[in-house]
Amino acid sequence: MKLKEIAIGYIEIPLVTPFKTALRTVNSVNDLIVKVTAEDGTEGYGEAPPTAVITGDTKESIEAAIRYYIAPSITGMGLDDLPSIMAKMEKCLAKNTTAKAAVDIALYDLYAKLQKKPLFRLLGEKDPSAVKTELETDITISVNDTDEMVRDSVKAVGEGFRILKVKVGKGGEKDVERIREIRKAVGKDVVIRVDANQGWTREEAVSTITAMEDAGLGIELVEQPVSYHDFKGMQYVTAHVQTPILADESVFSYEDGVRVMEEHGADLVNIKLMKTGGIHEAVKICDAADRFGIKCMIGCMLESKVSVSAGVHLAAARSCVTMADLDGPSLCKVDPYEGGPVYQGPKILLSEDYGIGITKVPVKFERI
Ligand SMILES: C[C@H](N)C(=O)N[C@H](CCC(=O)O)C(=O)O
Ligand SMILES: [Mg+2]
Repeated sequence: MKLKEIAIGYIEIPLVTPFKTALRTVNSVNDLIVKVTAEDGTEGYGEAPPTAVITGDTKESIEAAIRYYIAPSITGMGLDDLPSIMAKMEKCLAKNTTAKAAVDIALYDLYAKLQKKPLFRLLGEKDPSAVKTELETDITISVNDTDEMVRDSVKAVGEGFRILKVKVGKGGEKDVERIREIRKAVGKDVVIRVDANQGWTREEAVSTITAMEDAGLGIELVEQPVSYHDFKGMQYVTAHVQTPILADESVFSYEDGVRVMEEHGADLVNIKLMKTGGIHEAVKICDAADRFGIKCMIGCMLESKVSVSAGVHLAAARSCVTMADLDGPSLCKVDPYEGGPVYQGPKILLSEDYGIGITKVPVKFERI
């Protein structure tokens, strides 16, 4: 069975509240959607969020990468040999991980549908006993004034969330105050993970995290304390604090992941499909994590349910994935799609529907 055609379209979904990190503020999801179609008419879907400040990928660059490089390279290839398609896509242009991820996800969705299997069963075939059918996601608390962050945290806990991913990286001392007040308001049983999105220097990171430790704030982990290219800084922070450090922006590829694991650039790794260029490379990082005995998070950018569903399937399939930051759909005001994993507050329930499970995507597609 051959890949007959690739089509693209756009979706815009407003957010419940503005999403604010040390790197950016966004009010809506504005993503490109990819549809791939097999010769027999079976379709697969993928999604590409333009997260220029992290991946370097813009709406324009994603569309150009798919239209002028990826689609002409892979259309017409045999769908029974996914690794060959992925190798061709990898070779047709460097970087552009978001465009590659959207096409990779759509192809895995299509492939699993043709195999008549849910994607998580397919990805979990090496160790079916480790496969999960339910996950728990955290929810992001945007970085704002302390009072607003406390209100957002209390609201999230009231909605049933038990794990908060609190955005910081906007002034070390202020960040300690933010976490202190949130901890006071939500009590000791709520898990608090902190994401600095590269907002600290290495010295600031160590003094800020140490102050949180000394104040007994019970932080589960700190994500990406320093700049993505400051590998020595990541090693320094990891070596000088007790709290586990999670590498996010420092790990895009398999090679990045192995370097962090081998050279102790962090204790944990956040795998995101938009950084790896899709599932095929993410699986390799999971294999490395199994070898090194490192635990991973599957995270997402600010994305909606198409691509986040692919992250859910991967998280469900692999035992090294013990943490899910897959809250994109929870941050959106509406769910415009039909099908896919079911979100019930923090719970994500997988079904036996084929592929990633998305059945309806309300987008006007243009065949390219
Ligand atoms: C949405 C998710 N919870 C998240 O916080 N992801 C960010 C990057 C998101 C973005 O800027 O689109 C992260 O983990 O750094
Ligand atoms: Mg992060």
